[in-house]
Amino acid sequence: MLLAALVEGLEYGTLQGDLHVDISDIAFDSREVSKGGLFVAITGFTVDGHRYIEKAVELGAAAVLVEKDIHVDADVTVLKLQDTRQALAEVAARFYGRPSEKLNLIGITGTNGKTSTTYFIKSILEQNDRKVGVIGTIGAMVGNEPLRTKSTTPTTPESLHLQRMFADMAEAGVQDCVMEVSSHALSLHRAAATRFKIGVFTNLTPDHLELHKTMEEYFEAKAMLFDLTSDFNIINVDNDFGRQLIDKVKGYDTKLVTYGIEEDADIRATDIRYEADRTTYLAHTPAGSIEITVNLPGSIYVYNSLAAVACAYCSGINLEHAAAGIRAVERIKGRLEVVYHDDERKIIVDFAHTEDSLEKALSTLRPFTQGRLLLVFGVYAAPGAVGSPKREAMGKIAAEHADFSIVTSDNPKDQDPDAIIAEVSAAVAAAGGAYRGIVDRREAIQFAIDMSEKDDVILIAGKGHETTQVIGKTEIPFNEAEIVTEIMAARKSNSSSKKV
Ligand SMILES: CC(=O)N[C@H]1[C@@H](OP(=O)(O)OP(=O)(O)OC[C@H]2O[C@@H](n3ccc(=O)[nH]c3=O)[C@H](O)[C@@H]2O)O[C@H](CO)[C@@H](O)[C@@H]1O[C@H](C)C(=O)N[C@@H](C)C(=O)N[C@H](CCC(=O)O)C(=O)O
Repeated sequence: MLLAALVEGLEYGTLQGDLHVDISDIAFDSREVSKGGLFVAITGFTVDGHRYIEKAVELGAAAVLVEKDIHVDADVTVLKLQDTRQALAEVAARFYGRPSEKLNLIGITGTNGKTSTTYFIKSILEQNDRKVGVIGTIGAMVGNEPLRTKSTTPTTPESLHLQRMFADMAEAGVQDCVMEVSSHALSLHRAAATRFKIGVFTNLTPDHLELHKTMEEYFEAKAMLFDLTSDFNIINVDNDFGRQLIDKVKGYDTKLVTYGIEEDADIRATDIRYEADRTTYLAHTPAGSIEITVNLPGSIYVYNSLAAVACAYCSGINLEHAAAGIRAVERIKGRLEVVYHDDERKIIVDFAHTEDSLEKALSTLRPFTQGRLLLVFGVYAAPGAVGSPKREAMGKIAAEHADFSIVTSDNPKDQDPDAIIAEVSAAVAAAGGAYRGIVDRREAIQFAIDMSEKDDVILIAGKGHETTQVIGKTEIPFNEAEIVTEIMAARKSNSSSKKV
């Protein structure tokens, strides 16, 4: 495709060369440049992509997009734009033929609930014999098959990868794509040049303040999704920021559909019955009412499945199929997932890593815990001054909602794990909680299991579906479901060899 067509209508200055260059591929990482490709230099958080232009040219780049005044000592075209991350999204969308417009794309944003909402919607659409793609924390897939394009980010891919994934999906005959859209992605323009048919807002509670600085900034980042939607905006009316978003989008052309339990909503849950391992409720929609069974406990999953009912309603899917789709989701990896259960104890792994989600997970488990509620948790490294308030808040929640906390490492990255644990432990103690600090997360899990007695429930919070732990710059394998299985197997073999 000609460079001229890729950049047509964008605001740019030509530093050198001309626009009649045929572009064979696009890369934002110099190591992935191929002959005749376009290299987009990004000013990163850790390094400056402009430093790698020479490398990209060596590998055969025919043109380069920059956001700084740079002379390249080679026969390549160099264009300067205001923001190359934003430009990358636009040129990638053009290069792949605007693939998001070939899909019914549903984007889900919010602090918590993105993954489970995605899975409920996927299941509903599949009940309707649709071919569905998914992009999010648990990976990018068509049906249950992983996509060939890999992402470098945990949840929402960089725009180039995202557009390539949409193109792969369209080529594979995918009709609907359900995607988690993080605030990181929105503020870094990863989802720019993408058209979402439906946008969903689950909730907003404190998180990621290392990037967004204030809750208002965090909210504005999330709200960007609703500038990209064409047909429906589905918003949780029970969340304070949800109501703020409703006011913001009221004037938009897109149809607004609200959902909730407490406030009056277009899609509303009543008659909720909580059980230890599932929840039932009546969902009321303008198309009628239906009983919903969710195979997960707690109000979080009422909200997340209700958002999926709202999506089904907006997609013209009948309510029986919506109910069947939600019922068909038996478990979601790392979401209140019971990884071990016997007559003595229950061990649950959950992704809860924010104040709000930790409190909700513990409150959900409390009514169904006959013994003690034991919590294993840590607070992940967040650069700058925002680390401490989060550590304090998480410690306080642990003290208030768990009977005993084992404070351990999450992803300490390059921060001192002992220092994080000391701060969190001090907060647990200050709020009157009983605790023990154990740096090694596996040992912490072992300790919780060893101290557990009949009818205790152990919640291992923070990492959920993740299969690694980041300590320093090293990512080590860390699969909590497997670790629990290994510990329990070792205990069984120890106790049977003692009997012999
Ligand atoms: C904080 C953040 O968002 N970082 C993302 C950002 O990294 P960065 O700006 O630090 O990149 P960098 O390493 O400084 O490199 C700058 C540029 O130089 C290029 N480069 C670098 C080296 C080289 O040899 N050649 C070269 O060209 C890089 O490809 C890049 O284009 O841009 C990179 C390229 O797109 C991303 O991979 C990276 O995601 C990192 C891995 C990450 O962990 N991001 C997390 C925080 C994130 O985005 N998470 C959200 C979910 C949040 C949630 O809700 O929980 C997500 O949507 O995934």
